[in-house]
Amino acid sequence: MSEPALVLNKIVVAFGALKAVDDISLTVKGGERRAVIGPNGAGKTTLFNAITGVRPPTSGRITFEGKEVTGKPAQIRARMGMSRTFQITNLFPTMTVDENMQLALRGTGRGKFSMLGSIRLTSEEHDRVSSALQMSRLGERGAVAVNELSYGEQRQLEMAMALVSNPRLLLLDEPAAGLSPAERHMVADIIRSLPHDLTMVLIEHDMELVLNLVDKVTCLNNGQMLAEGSPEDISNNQLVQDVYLGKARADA
Ligand SMILES: Nc1ncnc2c1ncn2[C@@H]1O[C@H](COP(=O)(O)OP(=O)(O)OP(=O)(O)O)[C@@H](O)[C@H]1O
Repeated sequence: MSEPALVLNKIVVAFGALKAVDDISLTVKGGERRAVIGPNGAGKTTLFNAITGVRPPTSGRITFEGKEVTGKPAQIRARMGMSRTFQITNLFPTMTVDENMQLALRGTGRGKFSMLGSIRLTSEEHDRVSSALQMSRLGERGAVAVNELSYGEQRQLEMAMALVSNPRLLLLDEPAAGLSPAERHMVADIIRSLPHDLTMVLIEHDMELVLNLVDKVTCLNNGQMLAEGSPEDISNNQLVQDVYLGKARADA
């Protein structure tokens, strides 16, 4: 598995005079797990939005499995095999886990997204839902209403909803944000046990969390690439330590 899954070539995202993402190029190989880290305001979310199609870049080129996706809307990217975590605000709180999964499946699949009537799943779709729930450790929670899940379980459900389309590239946006230490541990465990041929790009604020989870780390600062390398290289990198320590001092 060495063919590039995702290539970003000179990506710039500007808001007026501010370049939130400033000339970022990176290549993620098939099956690789990549973390994009950086302090507040580094440009992580903006880069994530460019990759997922929420906000196309001002300039630069994005290719997925050799096909250009730069200006393509998020739904087209999803059909091509890219999937992202939905925010909790996209969950339907009074519906069950299973019902939310069915809507996610129909939202990303070829069938029409429909709130009318019950959704009858094919046996293949049923298997996909149960496999995504198992992978996200929610296998026993299908009949529970979302508003009865813990916050951590809701984050797990976001992940299950992103997995149900059988993606080849999974994009995770701060999957452990706001979680307790035990819940973070669980999310890290889930990510670690996802299939190894699934390419993953994980945007994360917390450097510690990603270091044991990924093959390679890209560190952004002020929209620019500060460093790229193995988790070990990154944790020993003086520039990276300086921006994180500098941020910690500024917050103190
Ligand atoms: N819609 C927008 N309009 C104007 N400026 C924006 C917009 N979105 C982000 N920015 C600015 O772009 C820069 C990068 O923001 P971004 O949210 O991508 O950083 P981040 O690394 O995700 O930070 P955090 O860890 O705090 O989420 C910041 O200076 C931010 O204020």
